Amino acid sequence: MTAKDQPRTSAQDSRMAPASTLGVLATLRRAAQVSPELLDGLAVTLVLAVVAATARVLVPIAVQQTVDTAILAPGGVDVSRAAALVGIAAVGLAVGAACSALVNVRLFRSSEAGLLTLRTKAFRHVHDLSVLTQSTERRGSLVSRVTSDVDTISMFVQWGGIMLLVSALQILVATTLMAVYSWQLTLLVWACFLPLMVVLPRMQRGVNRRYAAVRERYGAMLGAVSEAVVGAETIRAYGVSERTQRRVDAAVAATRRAMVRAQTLVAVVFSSGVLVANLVLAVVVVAGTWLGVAGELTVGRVLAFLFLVQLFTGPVQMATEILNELQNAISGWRRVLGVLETPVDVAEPGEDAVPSPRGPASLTFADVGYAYPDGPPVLQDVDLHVAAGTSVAVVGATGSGKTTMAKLVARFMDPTTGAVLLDGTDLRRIASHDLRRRVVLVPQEGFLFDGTITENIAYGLRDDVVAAGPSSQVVARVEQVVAELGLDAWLDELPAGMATPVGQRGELLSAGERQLVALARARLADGDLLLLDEATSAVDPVAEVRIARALRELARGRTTLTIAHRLSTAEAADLVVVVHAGRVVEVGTHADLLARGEHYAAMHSAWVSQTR
Ligand SMILES: Nc1ncnc2c1ncn2[C@@H]1O[C@H](COP(=O)(O)OP(=O)(O)OP(=O)(O)O)[C@@H](O)[C@H]1O
Repeated sequence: MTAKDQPRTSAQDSRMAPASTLGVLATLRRAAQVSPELLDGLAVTLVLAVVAATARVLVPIAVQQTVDTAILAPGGVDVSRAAALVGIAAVGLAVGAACSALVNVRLFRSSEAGLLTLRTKAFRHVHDLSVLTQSTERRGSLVSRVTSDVDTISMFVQWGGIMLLVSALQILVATTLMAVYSWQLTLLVWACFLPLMVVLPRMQRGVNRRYAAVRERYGAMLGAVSEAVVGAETIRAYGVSERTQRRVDAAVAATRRAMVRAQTLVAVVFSSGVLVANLVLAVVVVAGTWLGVAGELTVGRVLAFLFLVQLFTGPVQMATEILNELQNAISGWRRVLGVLETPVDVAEPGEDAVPSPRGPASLTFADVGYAYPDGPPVLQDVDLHVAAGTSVAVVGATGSGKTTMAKLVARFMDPTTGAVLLDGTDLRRIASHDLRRRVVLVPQEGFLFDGTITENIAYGLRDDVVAAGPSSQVVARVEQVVAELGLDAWLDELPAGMATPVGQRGELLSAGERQLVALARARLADGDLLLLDEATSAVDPVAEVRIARALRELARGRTTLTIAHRLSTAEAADLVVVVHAGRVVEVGTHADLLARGEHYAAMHSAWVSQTR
């Protein structure tokens, strides 16, 4: 996604208040900006909803008219008038029902379209966030924002939003008609409901707080469960199943507690509504009969009033539920909008972009310093120039900053000070699609997707290349790189060759085989600068030979920066860079550095004494 495509909610627009601080209306307004489809055809839907609500009022009017002017007509029962009135009411109800159905269909369409946009935008944005932001933010929480939070919104937009308006309208129409029939009874109804209307908003705020807690616990639970599933092997290997189970249990129990607290209050609110509604009905029956006997109210009006009370109490009760859903939706929206406005910290260059044509790549670290957010500096004053075509091995103790250097070159994040340059151009000025084409990173454990070996290698091709050609071309290119890296023999040994499924995360393959797939994928990506994080996992000698040959083939003619965990890699490199506590302390050939007798020489002799 380019900077231009960013949703307007991005926090790069500093004039905008963060979503978490927005009021209800402002949140709804911003939500409508992000998913304008929600408003599609809303005017027509509203008109239909008004027609449906008004049609419902026809019933009490018809009842009153039928009883007072047809059944109790002064000259005896007027059957034809009664039939006509019933007919009118029936037509009104049919029209109302048809309008209701249309309202539902229309709302469903527009809300699904709006939610699709919201989900897509949120998902894309999660992808645009730097690797750093993604690991800091709990991944489970990000997942729940794109899934369950959007679901809470859908409950409201598919039904609640319009029902809130229709309910308000129904209360208004019912009150007006009740007042026309009997102002005394109308006052009584309102007198019963007013206390509820005062108390409800307070209870509602309590419900909101409790639901906010539910959402939070739910996100934490997803995080705990997915961590336990992803880390299942480690958990089993270390025999810490019980400890992990306890953590998951605690997260599940916390979610249950929060849910029960929220639902208890909802039940209290709902029951109060039912109680008051029944109370009102009883009061109307008693007072209506009394007024009727006193001759102040006709039988038809008392009956109509009972219907109207139903029309009144229904929406009042429903409004509580809908307000509840509204609050859920608002907190869901705030969280999803919050994702959308998390700034993309590795920004696209936009108009300042400098083209980075393919060709031999040179790499420069110019006075680079880096600190992870809220952390101490992990790289300081790094100056390094790697000429095009050179193979560089970066060595150093664990935690010295080697991987951080590679991440800066892949532009997973930008340096805190100084600049990293590709062919003399600051990476910040190279568009990400250019950079991805030129710089290819092979991590220690490349991520394999659930699919065949061919499919996994084909991830090395850019989307536009895959989309442009037929799949037979993609397969042909995959087969070609496999042959170039000398992997045919390995694939012949596999049960289904290239079509062998790798399983989730590649778990059906051995560690060495996963590396081979990752190398073939990198070869297909065909970058100019290769960043290799050398795998530390031990593999069998045959695989070792295959990997070494594939690596040699892969690196041929390219600039390579290898985070070397084996000093044999450093021996074979053109240039060795020694990193110590975040600083580059030595640069030279293996022979030079050995002769110098300092850091590298010490590491080397320690390594030799251990391995030879
Ligand atoms: N995502 C992160 N957030 C905060 N600190 C980090 C993060 N990644 C690494 N660090 C810290 O930065 C320092 C350098 O880490 P780095 O991964 O670059 O070291 P390394 O030399 O590659 O180590 P190794 O050889 O063990 O892979 C370490 O102190 C590490 O704790």
